[in-house]
Amino acid sequence: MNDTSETKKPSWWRRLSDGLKRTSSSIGTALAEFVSKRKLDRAMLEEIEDVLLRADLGTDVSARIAAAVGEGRYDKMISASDVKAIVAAEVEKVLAPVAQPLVIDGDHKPFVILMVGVNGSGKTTTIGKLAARLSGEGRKVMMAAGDTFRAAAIEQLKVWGERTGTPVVAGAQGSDAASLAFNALTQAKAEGRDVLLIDTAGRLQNRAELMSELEKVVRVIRKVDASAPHAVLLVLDATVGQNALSQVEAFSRTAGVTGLVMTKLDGTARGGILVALAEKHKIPVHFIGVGEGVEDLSPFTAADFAKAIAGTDNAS
Ligand SMILES: Nc1nc2c(ncn2[C@@H]2O[C@H](COP(=O)(O)OP(=O)(O)OP(=O)(O)O)[C@@H](O)[C@H]2O)c(=O)[nH]1
Repeated sequence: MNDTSETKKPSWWRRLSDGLKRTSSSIGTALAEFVSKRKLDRAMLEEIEDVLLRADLGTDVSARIAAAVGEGRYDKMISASDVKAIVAAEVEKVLAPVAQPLVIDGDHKPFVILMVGVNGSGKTTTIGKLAARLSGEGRKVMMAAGDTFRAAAIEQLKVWGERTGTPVVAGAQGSDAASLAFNALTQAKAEGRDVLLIDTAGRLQNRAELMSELEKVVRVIRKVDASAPHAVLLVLDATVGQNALSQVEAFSRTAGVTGLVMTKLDGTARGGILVALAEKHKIPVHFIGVGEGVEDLSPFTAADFAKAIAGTDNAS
């Protein structure tokens, strides 16, 4: 009869809230040190703002939340859970416009997804997780090991291919990424694949070279399908903090990013970076990674993320 017991809660909520625990508990612990110990005043609002800044929510959002907490509450006692509820509500407002599912329309066969991002962002792992998700939805998926620079990336993708039963088009290390993408798209088309996921190199050492390689990949796949790529997903590692903002700028300029995936939110106490990013760039966020397992890539939803980061319980 106990439908609301912990065990009955959806496991995705558990994964999300566990994944964001480092951020939510650092906010919660910091708030508990001063909130509810005295009446609310300007100094307390500044302290609240600082706590949020330390979680990387960004100056604008942090100031807005502090102002919302202050509204009508001066000289009154306030609890940490009151503050958390306001954090969740304000964060949800920022995230709601960017929380958009990745729509794979049937008009393109295959629907070509170019995956971009710097080395180590979790790009290859995310492609594997996406392949698992999309084929689990009944789509015929193919992957292209377009990070031809690193043998390990090619091998890693092949492992994901075996794990998910998805064919991987790969060349030798050092082979031309654009021609590999061309071949993969030609093959995916011939085989009637629904989705082609293309991995790309992410060397940051030479940004100009990296960006021109990306442009070349796009140019070449357009020879097979003039409308491709149909999505360009930028994979961002949450643990790099503010650096994520400049990565969005760089990749948006050259690769025409259409959506974001943020990984490793479980590895940082500063998961608020996603909120700062939503506020600043307003690019759709499709998925978030909260762990290394295949099921740890979840579609991004504003209300759940907001509650998980604020450390309030999930009412649903
Ligand atoms: N904790 C955690 N680890 C993750 C997540 N996503 C990816 N990783 C790990 O991050 C590491 C780097 O991931 P890769 O997929 O190799 O990164 P990449 O961007 O493809 O890097 P290169 O292959 O070097 O280009 C791996 O050990 C992954 O298991 C996540 O959401 N949470």
